[in-house]
Amino acid sequence: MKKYIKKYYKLFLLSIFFVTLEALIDLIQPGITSNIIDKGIAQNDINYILKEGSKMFIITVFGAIFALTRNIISTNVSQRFAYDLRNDLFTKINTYSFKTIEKFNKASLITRLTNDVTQLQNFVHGMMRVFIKSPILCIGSLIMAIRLNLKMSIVLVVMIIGVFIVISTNLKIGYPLFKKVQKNIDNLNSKIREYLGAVRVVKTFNRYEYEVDKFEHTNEELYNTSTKAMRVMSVFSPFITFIVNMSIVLVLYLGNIPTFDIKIGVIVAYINYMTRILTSLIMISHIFNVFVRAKTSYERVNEVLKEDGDIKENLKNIDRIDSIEFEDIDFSYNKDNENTVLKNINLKISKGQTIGIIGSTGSGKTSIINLIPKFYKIDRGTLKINGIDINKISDKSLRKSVAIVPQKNTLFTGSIADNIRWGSEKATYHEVKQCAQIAEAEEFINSFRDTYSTHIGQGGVNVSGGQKQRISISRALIKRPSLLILDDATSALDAGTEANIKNNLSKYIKDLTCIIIAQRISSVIDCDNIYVLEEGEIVGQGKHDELMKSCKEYKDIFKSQVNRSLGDEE
Ligand SMILES: Nc1ncnc2c1ncn2[C@@H]1O[C@H](COP(=O)(O)OP(=O)(O)OP(=O)(O)O)[C@@H](O)[C@H]1O
Repeated sequence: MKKYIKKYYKLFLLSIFFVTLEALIDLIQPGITSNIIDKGIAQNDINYILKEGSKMFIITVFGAIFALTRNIISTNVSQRFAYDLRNDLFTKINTYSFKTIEKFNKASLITRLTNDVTQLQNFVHGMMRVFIKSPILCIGSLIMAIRLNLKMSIVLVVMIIGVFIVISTNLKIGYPLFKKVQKNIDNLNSKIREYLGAVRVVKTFNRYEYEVDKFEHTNEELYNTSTKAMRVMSVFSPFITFIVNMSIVLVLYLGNIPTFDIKIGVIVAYINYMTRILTSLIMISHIFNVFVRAKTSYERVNEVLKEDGDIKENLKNIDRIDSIEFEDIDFSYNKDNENTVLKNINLKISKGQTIGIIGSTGSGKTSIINLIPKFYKIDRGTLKINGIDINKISDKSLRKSVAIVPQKNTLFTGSIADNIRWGSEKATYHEVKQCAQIAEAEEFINSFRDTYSTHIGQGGVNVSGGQKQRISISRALIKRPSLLILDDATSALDAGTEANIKNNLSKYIKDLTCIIIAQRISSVIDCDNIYVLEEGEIVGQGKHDELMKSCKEYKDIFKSQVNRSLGDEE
């Protein structure tokens, strides 16, 4: 936050300067009223009334000018502050590892970037308006009232103590409640995100009502906590009004007692000051409400800003990935969790090789390849790229050299050409076409009326699973990576198309190293080396023929797939 203070403190102070002038003008007015009553009206001095009246008018005009100037500055500063903060948070989130994003939860990050920033923006705006004006007005009115009549000040002291107790209780009760409200907003966002992401599944399973119920439940929780918080907070304002009104009654009563010797104009001014104290105290209690929310938001935003990013300085850049070496690697997603996903992994891949990784579902295949672009940190062991410890290589250069076609591929809204070019903005139309040819995508793209300009709906809704996979492969190829990772990326393709793609690949990129993760043995059968994974451990490695002799698990997978295909034929 220091950064923003440094950037905006001059404008902030200027706004405070104008708001102080505004408050001073408010403070002068009851004094003038008192003089008009006691000196002008009481003595029937019309000149005095006109003179003081004009003074009051000029002061009011100046007050309006100060208020307008302050308003322009405060709106400008708070908007710019929120703009900067949102940008900084987004940039920071971009540096996060997957693990950190998972730790925060995506929905919570969205709430922090939107709702929490708005709370802080409201607070900053308020600071430059009422937050400073109210205390000045409150203390100033107090001083002016004491100056008018010292004896009656005892009423003010009692009033201030009472109000202070109410405000501090308000703060104590409100803070945990607003924290809960923010958490419930996170949950609601999370539910919406999940629903929208799985809308097809929900509709296929006819689980619409179940999802609506789930949403209603979360929505109700938010409703309940917000209402409770608002209700609790709203109890305090009438209390403050009550205390101040009782004090005004007391002033009127004391004004009637001869020993206090108070003129009517002074009583009017005194009550005027007390009303100002009342308004400013109500504003102060409102400030505390905003402060309580802003404090929660500040902590949540700060957590995001303080979290260590992934990008480290002074790391080595590499031009390409030639060799990969896993040495005794252990890995788990959650450090507190005993569940080690990868155990003692030793694996070696040389330049230009095609490596297969096969194993049952959940055996850790994706987890292995997630370590290569440094998506997650390794718990134990060393991962070397070109003989250099991966921790000493810059993320950017590493990720530039590798292209991954993930199991769950994502297409963006836009044309097919845009989607392929997403892998390399500067790619020419010819390159886009060439990559589509290699990925065996050109035929189906040409069958569309608009060919490469065909519009893809959000998430690739209007293309089939196999077409989506081939567009994703084209997108990866256009990067011209030195390492290509296909994570179950051809599962929706027939064996012939898959074989053609593999043939085309080696012609397109010289010395391309390729890792193929697959469930089907036919996808990895020709690989230079195949690793067999079982419950996070490598239980066999070698070429297909070697594994058929040496690895029971591989043989079992082979047999089950052969039996299945024979069964299919029958
Ligand atoms: N982001 C994550 N957070 C926590 N655990 C995870 C995460 N991703 C995977 N896991 C766990 O790690 C283990 C290995 O998962 P992984 O995705 O690597 O398996 P896989 O062999 O690729 O499976 P599949 O063939 O089904 O894709 C599983 O037990 C899974 O539950």
